[in-house]
Amino acid sequence: MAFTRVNRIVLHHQVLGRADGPTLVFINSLGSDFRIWQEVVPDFADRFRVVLYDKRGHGLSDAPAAPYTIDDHTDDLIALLDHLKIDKAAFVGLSVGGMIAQRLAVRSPKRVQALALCCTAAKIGTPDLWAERIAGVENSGIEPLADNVLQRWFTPLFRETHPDEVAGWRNMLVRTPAHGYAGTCAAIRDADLRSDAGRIGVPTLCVAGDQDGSTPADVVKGTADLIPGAGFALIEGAGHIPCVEKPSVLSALINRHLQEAGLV
Ligand SMILES: O=C(O)CC1=CCC(=O)O1
Repeated sequence: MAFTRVNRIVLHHQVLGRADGPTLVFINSLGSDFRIWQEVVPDFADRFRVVLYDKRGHGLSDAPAAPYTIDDHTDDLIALLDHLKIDKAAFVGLSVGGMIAQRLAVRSPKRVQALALCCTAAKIGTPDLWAERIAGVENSGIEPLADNVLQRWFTPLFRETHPDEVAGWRNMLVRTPAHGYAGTCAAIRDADLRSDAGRIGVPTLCVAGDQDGSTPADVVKGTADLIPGAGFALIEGAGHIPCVEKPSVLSALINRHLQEAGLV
């Protein structure tokens, strides 16, 4: 793993896998760090150079003062790619990570070879919902929200059968800096990428979890319908974080998409 200062903040990242392969970049969701991809990465590292990073406000990256915008997050990703001398890559974005990927595809189309947009949309939630979440976090931190968030992240079956894993992922969530979390909530609150969607010109697959309480399948499908030629896949028995709950199913979908896009 490595730390690099870009845009006046330190970003935590890791590059692994096949150094001479095509590049695959994973972008995280709200309240998570790049450990959530650990079950998925081995399915790609034999053929791809894999890049993982913690976006600002999360994980071991710096958490500058809130609020942030999706363009702040996109600027950070572009600066990290510049630093790593990556001129083009495929991107897998989860939730707000998928919003960052959508924005990148419009701002820097030459850099994007393919997109896998997981449990995400061009617009997530409502301004009121995010304002309430931000106020809660500013007043009382993440802890009081955590159990509700976990109900959206994971299905009842997973929570019942994997209590220790769920407790560990809960630790990751509540240890996110409160202002980093709130800063990214503001980015989601202010982002409406629906007018960008029609300008995405790369092979795109949108993936939904059938029990996702944050970006329900119909919302993900609605975004797929806005992106020219985008495919849509539904994972059964998955909540909002399929890379943890259904990693091999998610990997298979992404692998097939990248093959169809001609990357491997
Ligand atoms: O916290 C949630 O509800 C899940 C979520 C929404 C956007 C994101 O990145 O995660």
